[in-house]
Amino acid sequence: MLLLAAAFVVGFVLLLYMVSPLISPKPLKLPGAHVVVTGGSSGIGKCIAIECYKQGAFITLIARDENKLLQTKKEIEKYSINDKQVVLCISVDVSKDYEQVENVLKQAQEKLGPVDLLVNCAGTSVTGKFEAIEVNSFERLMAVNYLGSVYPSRAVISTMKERRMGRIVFVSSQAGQLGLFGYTAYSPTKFALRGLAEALQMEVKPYNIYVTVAYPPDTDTPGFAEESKTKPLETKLISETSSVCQAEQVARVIVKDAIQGNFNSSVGSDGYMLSILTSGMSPVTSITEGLQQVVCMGIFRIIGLFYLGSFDSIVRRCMMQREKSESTDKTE
Ligand SMILES: NC(=O)C1=CN([C@@H]2O[C@H](COP(=O)(O)OP(=O)(O)OC[C@H]3O[C@@H](n4cnc5c(N)ncnc54)[C@H](OP(=O)(O)O)[C@@H]3O)[C@@H](O)[C@H]2O)C=CC1
Ligand SMILES: CCCCCCCCCCCCCCCC(=O)[C@@H](N)CO
Repeated sequence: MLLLAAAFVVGFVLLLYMVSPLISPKPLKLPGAHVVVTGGSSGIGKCIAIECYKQGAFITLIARDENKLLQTKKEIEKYSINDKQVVLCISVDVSKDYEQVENVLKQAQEKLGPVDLLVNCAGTSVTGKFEAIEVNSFERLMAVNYLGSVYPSRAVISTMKERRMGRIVFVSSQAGQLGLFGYTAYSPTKFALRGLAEALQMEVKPYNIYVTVAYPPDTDTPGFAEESKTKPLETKLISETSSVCQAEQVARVIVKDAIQGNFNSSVGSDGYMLSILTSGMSPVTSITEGLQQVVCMGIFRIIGLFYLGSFDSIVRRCMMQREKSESTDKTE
């Protein structure tokens, strides 16, 4: 009887694997492909551009600061694998004016051909207590992190649909999977990308276009160094739960997942747990992934509750410490 049940389970899993090519896309071929990276002049975006260039892609870098763009172009060109490869730089603010973004992408496509892979990596962060964050920071972060990903994607999607191919990556964050102390302005912009990605993926899958959402942990970049200058102690202590990653490592994982057309892209063991735990109604790209979610979700929720308990106690400890030092200040 037991043997029969085991045989049944094994047969079922085998059957699932047989149909799995139906849901797994064909890998994207990077040699000769046109890859556009917004935020490509620094940090994670720069490393993504280098990773794609090393694999033979043509690159368009998008960011505002022209000097930084040119410097990065030179740095990337060191990794060329053939003499046809090109790195194109475009200086534009991805969050200001849709027409402008559409125009520059049209120019890039005239020069390097239709976009095969768009990586939306331009982004920025502001941390602090809710009441201490300037109201216009909430607006600015939503504009850069969210609309700054909508505009380039909206500008390339029609051509991708016509060609019946393409890949779009949204760089969210672990802070786009759970809300944490200090991230009231930042987290919602990263959660928003997930909603956009899910809706868009359902629309464009019949056109053989695949969407990836990446959820990196804290990563050693110029942007991270800037953020750390004003980060509340609570945010620092909570974030230390997971260690700081190198941008090269994060970029390698994102490029691999984009090539494979995986909807979800995470780094490290807590990244893995968070992605399973928050998989909700997001699409799966392989049977294995679906099975892992079904089997692990409950146990990861239990582990997650312990994490949440420790985060709450960090916040309470910091508050008590602050009140104590304020009252000693007064008595002095
Ligand atoms: N580092 C980290 O710990 C993590 C980062 N992330 C996300 O990854 C992405 C990259 O982060 P990171 O590498 O640290 O960032 P950096 O600050 O190092 O680089 C940001 C890049 O985006 C560009 N950029 C910023 N604003 C705009 C804009 N309005 N229009 C066009 N380009 C813009 C910058 O160039 P310029 O200023 O010249 O325009 C630069 O090239 C961000 O979306 C971030 O939220 C997610 C998780 C962790
Ligand atoms: C089973 C559940 C496991 C839970 C583990 C939770 C770990 C939480 C750590 C969160 C770190 C926040 C990263 C934000 C990075 C970011 O986007 C900014 N640095 C951008 O500059």
